[in-house]
Amino acid sequence: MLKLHPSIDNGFPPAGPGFQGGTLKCKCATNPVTVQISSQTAHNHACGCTKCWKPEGAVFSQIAVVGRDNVTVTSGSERLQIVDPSATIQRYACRDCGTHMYGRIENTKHPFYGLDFVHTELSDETGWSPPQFAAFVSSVIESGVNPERMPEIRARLTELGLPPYDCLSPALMDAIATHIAKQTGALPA
Ligand SMILES: N[C@@H](CCC(=O)N[C@@H](CSCO)C(=O)NCC(=O)O)C(=O)O
Ligand SMILES: [Zn+2]
Ligand SMILES: [Zn+2]
Repeated sequence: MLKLHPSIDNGFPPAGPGFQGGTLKCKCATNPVTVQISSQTAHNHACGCTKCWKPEGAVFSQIAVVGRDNVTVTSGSERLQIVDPSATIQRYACRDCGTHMYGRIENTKHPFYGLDFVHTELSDETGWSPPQFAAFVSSVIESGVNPERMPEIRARLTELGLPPYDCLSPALMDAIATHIAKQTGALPA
């Protein structure tokens, strides 16, 4: 069976009613970096882009957003470093194991400003919002996936209930465009 991501390949449970977050842990066997998330996440998705962190052997990452005020580094903050300071999303990774603990947008004009990006499979808790779609699917080729495998990959994502898109989902792309149109004046603010 085609393997895309360990938290996705066997299906995924629905969100837990009233779920209020949990603790993300990096992959270090001792003294892991920990990050407390104090709410449910939104817009969870599989992402095929080269920038999002993927567990060993995975073709896709799994990534969701949460309000930045609900993200607190609870241990090991001195071991976090920004992967690419020039990226829109500043991804804070454990310098020892490389796991991305959260990604933050500092540009206040960005449509997603105020939201951090997190990988909820780093938590032992169950009840997180499940993935809803697959984004940047064609980008897996940039990581070395044979382009001939794309029909099979898109078919499997569809079978899993994750509609495959080559950017974000239509709803998120519409939200981004609406935000920009209000900034430029093309739509009333
Ligand atoms: N083909 C590129 C795409 C990279 C990309 O644009 N990634 C998106 C989605 S990340 C989470 O869904 C993005 O918004 N990136 C901003 C950033 O990474 O700062 C590739 O694969 O590298
Ligand atoms: Zn680590
Ligand atoms: Zn990504």
